[in-house]
Formats: sequence, structure tokens, C-alpha cells
Amino acid sequence: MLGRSYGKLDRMRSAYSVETVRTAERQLMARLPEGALMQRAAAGLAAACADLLGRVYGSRVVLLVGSGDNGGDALYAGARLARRGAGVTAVLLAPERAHAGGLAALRRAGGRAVSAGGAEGAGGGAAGVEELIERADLVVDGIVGIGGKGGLRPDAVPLAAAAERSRAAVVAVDLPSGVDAGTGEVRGVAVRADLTVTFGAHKPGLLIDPAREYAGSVRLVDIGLELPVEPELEALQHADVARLLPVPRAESDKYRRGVVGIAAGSARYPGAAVLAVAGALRGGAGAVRYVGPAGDAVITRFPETLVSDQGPKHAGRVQAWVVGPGAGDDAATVGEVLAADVPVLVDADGLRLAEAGVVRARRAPTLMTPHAGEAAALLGVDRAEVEGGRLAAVRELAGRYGATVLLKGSTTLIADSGGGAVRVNPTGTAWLATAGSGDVLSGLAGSLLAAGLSTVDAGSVGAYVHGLAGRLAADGAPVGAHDVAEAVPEAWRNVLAE
Ligand SMILES: NC(=O)C1=CN([C@@H]2O[C@H](COP(=O)(O)OP(=O)(O)OC[C@H]3O[C@@H](n4cnc5c(N)ncnc54)[C@H](O)[C@@H]3O)[C@@H](O)[C@H]2O)[C@@H](O)CC1
Ligand SMILES: Nc1ncnc2c1ncn2[C@@H]1O[C@H](COP(=O)(O)OP(=O)(O)O)[C@@H](O)[C@H]1O
Ligand SMILES: [K+]
Repeated sequence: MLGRSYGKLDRMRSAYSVETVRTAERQLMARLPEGALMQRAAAGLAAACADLLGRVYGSRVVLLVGSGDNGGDALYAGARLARRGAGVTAVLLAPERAHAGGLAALRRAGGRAVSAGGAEGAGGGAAGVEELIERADLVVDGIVGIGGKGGLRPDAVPLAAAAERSRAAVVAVDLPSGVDAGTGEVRGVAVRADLTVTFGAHKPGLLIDPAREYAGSVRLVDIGLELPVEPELEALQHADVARLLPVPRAESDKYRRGVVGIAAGSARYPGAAVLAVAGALRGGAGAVRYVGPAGDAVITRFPETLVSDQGPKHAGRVQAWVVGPGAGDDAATVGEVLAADVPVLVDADGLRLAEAGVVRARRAPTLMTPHAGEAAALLGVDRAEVEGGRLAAVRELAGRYGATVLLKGSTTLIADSGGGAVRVNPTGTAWLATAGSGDVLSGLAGSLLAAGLSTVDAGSVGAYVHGLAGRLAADGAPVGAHDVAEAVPEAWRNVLAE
């Protein structure tokens, strides 16, 4: 929990695909002496390990070393720690293919190496190796980095399991071994790290669940890569959001600030209408119109709402619509809203009722906000497939519908149909997994649309403020969706205070 101290994140965080990182590395390597890049990586890694250890001298460090350059980084960093008095043991998964220069450096510094399979020297053997890991103060995971394919290989699985059992702090080199760097997918076992030291650029997997959870906190080591302007993934931070939040000027009036229309709720689910309005009233629009059968419940709770029981077509001026929360099977209302020539946010029941062809044919932009279950239903796949491959799912939906799609959940992603960087929300908290909090988000993001933000900005700023409001409201204890709505002004002030 970041709690009330939240808010020191001030630069857009970007992640680049593995191919982009490799290209940048090749270009830089061509201009540098051989091995220089790996030394930069190892120096940053060793410094992070030393910070974590506090006292390096006398500490017990175990390196898990695969056969690629990821293992090389671990070996060179281990050599640096050994020179400062740590007892360093490298566990080699493939002794004959371990990075030769790194291994020699470690041995010169007084470190030793054993085989994971037990073939080489004392202390080897599977049981001995696992014991070594369990007794360590620090485990450095250099099994595999961006060269990884598929899940962790079977010979590496017991090492990852021993690291998880161990009391040691676990530092992953570049990525936790076993996670997919490009997508955040995790197939089978992967290393669970307390800290991941990543080189040159964040990789998408470090920002997307489930892999993000395996990474622990992430420290970026600058190795001098020159990266393209457009990343594959970007996470807004406080300063970015502060620039995008709509703030009224002296000449503003309620219409200039934007009117958001909420077509939500039903006799069965009046609460969804109330919660969507609760979010909308705190989202920057100058007025909130409500259309639907829950007008009485809405007006009782929020007398400032402009309530109408006519359909959306007769509701009067609206700069953006929200349709769907708690809407049941009211396809006619969804159709009417989609026919309006203003931005529309479609959520919940509305997603099921919005035909792809109709959404694609709209001239004004559309923002769809499914959770994983709804996204799975739209794509005709299992929910687990969406949860395991969120990036592919959000892109696929955006392409199919010709819309901006915000995929809710542990990592909320926002993709535009035109391609470009996918936004990832960094403020989410599992306390938001409470009934109705999605309704608050749809009202909030709809209000931002009415205030003039693009669908991508309204979705990502909405998710950011909503996540922050969830953290502030919860502050370590369970909350209801209405609490989240009530904390939105505090979240807003928190962002602008930066
Ligand atoms: N390319 C560069 O310029 C730099 C690379 N660096 C490091 O180099 C890494 C990439 O190195 P490589 O390209 O050698 O690749 P890796 O070391 O990431 O992985 C390749 C090795 O892992 C094995 N492997 C692949 N999939 C596996 C799996 N699922 N389970 C277990 N083992 C698996 C392969 O057999 C191969 O031997 C980066 O992640 C980073 O740590 C850094 O030194 C910085 C500079
Ligand atoms: N584990 C989680 N971590 C972070 N945020 C979550 C998590 N689970 C759900 N959320 C967020 O909570 C909200 C729930 O929305 P939704 O699933 O539509 O619920 P409802 O339909 O009950 O309103 C979304 O903003 C979603 O991103
Ligand atoms: K690794």
C-alpha cells in the first residue's frame, strides 16, 4: 500500500518490446568496447544487491546462472560482491555453457561455482544446492532474461522453488525467470522476486499482471540505450495526469465544462445508476444528466442531477454518454446512445448489447470498459485466456470494435484501435475489487470524455484517479464503491498537488 504518501511518481514510465530493446542494444554495442554493456548492467545490479543487503561483507550470496548473458550479468555482479567480502556461490544450470568471462571473474574474486545437477565439486548435488539457496541472504536470479522462450525449463524449476522457500531476498536479473517479457504471461513456475533490476528499459511484462507480481519492485538501470519515441506500453504518472485533468477557467460555465449523460440502471439494479452518477459528478463535467428508470434513486442521493425519464434522444444537450451499467437487457437504449454523434462509453450490460458493426460504424469515438469476464465473452474465449494474456486481448478487442478499449482488472490496460502505445494504469489496488466500483469508473471516465478528453486519455486518467481514490478510501481496510466515489476529490487534489 502506498497510502497517503502516494504521489512521488512524476515521469511517464515506458516499456519497450524485446525486439526494440535488442535493436537498441545492438546499435549501442557496435559503438562500445566488447563487454562494456554487460559491465554497466552488472555494476547496476551489484549496487542494487548491496543496497538490499545493507552489509555486503560476510553475507551469503547465491547466483542462479543459466547459459546466456543473463547469467553473465549475475556472474559479474557476483564477482563485484565477492570483492567486497560476500561469500558468493554460483549454481550453474549448464556448467559447460555458462558465461566464460563472468565465471572467470567470479573465481578470480574468490567466488565458487557448483553445478545445479551435482556433477561438479563439493556442495553440488540437487539437495545440497537447494540447501545452499535456502540458507542464503541473497539469491540472484540469472537463469534467463529476454532470451527466454516458454515457461521455465524443468531443470530450473527446483531452483525457483527453493528460492521461494528461502528467507533470502531474491533479486531478478532483468526479469524474473520464467515470465514472458513481452506479454506478462506466466506459464507454470517462475521465480518470485523481491526486486527486479532491469536494464535499459522496462519490458512490458514488468508492468502487466501476472508477471508484474513476480517482479516485486522494479529498478531500472540506465545502460545508455537510445530508444524510439513511441514505447509499446506507457504508464501515466502524477505529472502526466495533472496536465490532463480538466480545470475550469474564469470564463467556464456548466455547458462549456461539458454535460455527461448517464443511461444506466434498471428497476432491478438502481444502484448502478447511483454509482455511475456518483463517479460522473466528480469527473470534471459541468452537469450530469441521468436517463433511465432509476431517476428517483438518483435524485434522492444526488439532487444536482438533471433527471429525465425520456430516452437518450430526448434528453437535451450531452457532450458524452455513458451507457450500460446495470442496464439489464435494454438494447433499445444502448442503440439510441450509440446513434448519438458524441463520444460514448460502453460498460457492463451495454457491452453485450452493442453490436460490433454498429460500434465500428460510429463517427464519434467509443470507449469500451470490460472486465476480464466481459472481454472473454466478447472474444469468445475463456476468462483465464484473457487474464493470462491481457495485452493481446485488449489489442484484439480494440481492433475488432474500432474503439478504444479499457480492460479492467489487476492491471488495467487501455488500447486504441489505431495501434500505438497501450496505456497501463499504475495506481490500481485489489481493494477496488468490490461490487459497483466499475460503475463509479464508468461515470468518472464518461465525465472526463464530456469535459473534452480523448477516449484514451479519459480512460487512462479515469483509471488513474479511480485507483488512487481506491487506495485513499481503503487505506488498508475494505471499502464500498460509494467510498471510492467519495474519495475521488481527494485523489484529484493529490494529483494536482504534485
Ligand atoms: N544484449 C545486451 O546488450 C545486453 C544483455 N544483457 C543481458 O542479457 C540478457 C539476454 O541474454 P541472452 O540473449 O543470452 O538470453 P538469456 O540469457 O536471457 O537466455 C538465453 C539462455 O537461456 C536459456 N533459456 C531459454 N528459455 C529458457 C527457459 N524457459 N528456461 C530456462 N532457460 C531458458 C537458453 O537456452 C539460453 O541459453 C538480458 O536479459 C540481460 O540480462 C545485459 O548484459 C545488458 C546488455
Ligand atoms: N485485483 C484487482 N486489482 C486492482 N484493481 C482491480 C482488481 N480487481 C478489480 N479491480 C478494479 O475494480 C473495478 C471493478 O470493476 P468491475 O469488475 O466492472 O466491477 P463492478 O461491475 O462490480 O462495478 C475496476 O476498476 C477494476 O480495474
Ligand atoms: K532473470
